[in-house]
Amino acid sequence: LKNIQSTSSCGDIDFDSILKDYLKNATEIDIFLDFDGTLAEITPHPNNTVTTTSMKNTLLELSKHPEISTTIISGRALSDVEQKIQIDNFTYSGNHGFEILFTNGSKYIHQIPESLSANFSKLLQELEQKVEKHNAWIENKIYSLTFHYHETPEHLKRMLMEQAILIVTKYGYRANQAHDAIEIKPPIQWNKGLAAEYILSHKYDDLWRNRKILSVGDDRTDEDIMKVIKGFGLSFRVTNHNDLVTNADYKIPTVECVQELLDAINRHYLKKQSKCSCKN
Ligand SMILES: O=P(O)(O)OC[C@H]1O[C@H](O[C@H]2O[C@H](CO)[C@@H](O)[C@H](O)[C@H]2O)[C@H](O)[C@@H](O)[C@@H]1O
Repeated sequence: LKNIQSTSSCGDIDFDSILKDYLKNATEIDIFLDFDGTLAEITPHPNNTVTTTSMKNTLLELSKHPEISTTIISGRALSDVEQKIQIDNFTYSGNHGFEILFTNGSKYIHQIPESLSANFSKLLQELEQKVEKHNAWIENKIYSLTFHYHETPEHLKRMLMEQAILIVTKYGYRANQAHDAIEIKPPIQWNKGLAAEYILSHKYDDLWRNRKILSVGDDRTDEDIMKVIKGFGLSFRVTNHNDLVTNADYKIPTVECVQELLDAINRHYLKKQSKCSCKN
């Protein structure tokens, strides 16, 4: 495993040669991209998150190559992440994989048992009553919740976070640490990794394991995809922490580096295209 410990820039990672090597005998690729912290910088409030114009153009270019199938897979609600990207030809998955929208318009919703969904509104209500204070708030995504305390005074964060976790576990839900937030999910065996497997088998049946698959993400929920493709896929974890343990093949430090990687993919396919048209 070539786990490059990158420093402050991505200059020492040669995306072109990594891709040339990985794609040497392949024509097609499936790409899974996380949204927050991967395609867009983390901001104090999720409503203020935007992809830069140049990132948007890079994504648009990706969408034009028929050999590339791209999925945006996010913890946000499906409608939210779709609205943030707004590019046709992409598969979108929201709520950490609980919602999937395929390019042909068909939708998959991973079922949550009645006994758990009955607790959801009680959990939401208690969180709203007890921890929505000091600028902390709950994002209701219908299938999961996020407790945000990015804008809470530093000295109150821990107390509020611990209180929220107690409430979440009381109702039998799972609480996972995120960027100044707690991701709250039903305790069922479903995650971005299983959703990625579902998407790939939906498209290619069992043949998906022979395909070239690339994933990029910045947090623990993205590691589930990296685990699934470990050994035959190509994955990149966006992180500044050199000592972070990851399933990814490479660590890259910034959203700008993600764009460099995606630009390199576009270059790779443009080159292939021009070689083909020269031959014809
Ligand atoms: O899977 P992702 O696309 O990375 O989504 C994860 C969560 O992203 C959002 O929250 C995070 O980003 C916000 C905007 O930068 C930031 O304010 C917050 O602190 C982060 O936790 C989103 O609001 C969540 O619903 C997603 O689950």
